[in-house]
Amino acid sequence: MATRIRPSSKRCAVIGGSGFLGRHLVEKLLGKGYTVSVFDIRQSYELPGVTFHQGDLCDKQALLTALQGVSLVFHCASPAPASDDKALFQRVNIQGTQTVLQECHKIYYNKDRLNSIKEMLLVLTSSASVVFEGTDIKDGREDLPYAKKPIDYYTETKIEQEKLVLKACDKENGLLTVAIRPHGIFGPRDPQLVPILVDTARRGKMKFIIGDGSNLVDFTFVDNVVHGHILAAESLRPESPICGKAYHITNDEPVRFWDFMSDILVGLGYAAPRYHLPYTLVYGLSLLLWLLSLLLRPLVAFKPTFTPMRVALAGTHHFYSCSRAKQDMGYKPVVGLKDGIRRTVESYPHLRHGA
Ligand SMILES: NC(=O)c1ccc[n+]([C@@H]2O[C@H](COP(=O)([O-])OP(=O)(O)OC[C@H]3O[C@@H](n4cnc5c(N)ncnc54)[C@H](O)[C@@H]3O)[C@@H](O)[C@H]2O)c1
Ligand SMILES: CC(C)CCC[C@@H](C)[C@H]1CC[C@H]2C3=C(CC[C@]12C)[C@@]1(C)CC[C@H](O)[C@@](C)(C(=O)O)[C@@H]1CC3
Repeated sequence: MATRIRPSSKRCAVIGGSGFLGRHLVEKLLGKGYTVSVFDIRQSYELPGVTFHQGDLCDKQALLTALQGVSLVFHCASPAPASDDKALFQRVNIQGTQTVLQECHKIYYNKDRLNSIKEMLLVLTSSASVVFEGTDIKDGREDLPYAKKPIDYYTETKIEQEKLVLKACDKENGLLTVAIRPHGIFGPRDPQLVPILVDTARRGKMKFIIGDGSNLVDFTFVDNVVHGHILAAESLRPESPICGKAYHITNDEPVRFWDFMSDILVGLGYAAPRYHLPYTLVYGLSLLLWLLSLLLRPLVAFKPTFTPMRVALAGTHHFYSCSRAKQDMGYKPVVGLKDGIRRTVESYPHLRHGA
């Protein structure tokens, strides 16, 4: 049987702590004097002050062991959005999140209440994409309705996940929850945005701008997302207005999608895209390719670069207001966009042109 550990307000768990955001969060928490229990299906690093628990979110016993002695849980595990595996998204994002909620309750209601926990706090990493349907969003607030036609399985299950977590917030029964909705996270060690962009450029496919290039988008430096999560955790009290609510966390500096891409590409020594293609044409083609990849899946496996989701993200406005986070938890970005881009570019010497 697992040994019981007395809870401390400076002890917390990060589910998905081996990932891009998770690891940045863990490092910041350590710097703030927390000890951290990481729960993840893989272990990607070692750090003093961190205990690793390798396991699947849906494994109740493994999760319960990792959460022992903890009264603050960050849940930022998810399959990669690029995977098109509906069953995997449902299992991890929905079933896995139900397991997290059940285990949080279990710890709170521990029979002998040895833990004497006042409240269990759960901070979920959701996504601003829960309201995105592929059409323009300008200065979107948290009261926008969830997407009725989510653009992919990732978004569909992130919506269900967020609903589950916010609904579970129950002050009487000691479970306090909040959801952070970041958008377009970038920074050192990001496995998606910069690597996919560079790969596309190396294959000669980053010559074109989809649409007229004027669409404004939020890209959020990872330190700001971490800051938003920690502020939320430290503001989460029964009397706080943030209980059971969702919060956009962005850089608060919407930028032209294609200017941001060009800054990263040029910073790494690649040419910026120059030629324009009509948005509807590229979106239509991406839909056709996606359908084709589904039909041919039993025979050949191919993954189109320009998926309908990526094309929609590249050709529409999608930026969000974070005034609710400013008002309720005093949020303010800690790293500006220009500085974030510079730090990101410097962190990828191996992806430079010619490297
Ligand atoms: N990257 C972005 O731009 C972005 C934007 C908005 C929201 N988010 C959200 O932020 C969170 C973190 O994303 P990230 O970019 O760091 O992704 P990531 O892939 O780097 O990290 C996710 C982690 O979850 C772990 N994981 C996956 N399935 C698991 C399972 N069954 N059990 C235990 N662990 C599991 C993975 O091993 C990985 O370490 C996710 O919830 C994602 O939806 C990301
Ligand atoms: C057209 C080109 C091939 C574009 C290449 C860059 C592309 C890989 C990124 C640009 C916007 C990024 C993004 C996500 C993944 C990587 C991009 C498509 C995102 C889908 C990852 C999951 C998040 O939750 C997200 C939906 C969000 O809300 O932040 C991301 C949106 C932006």
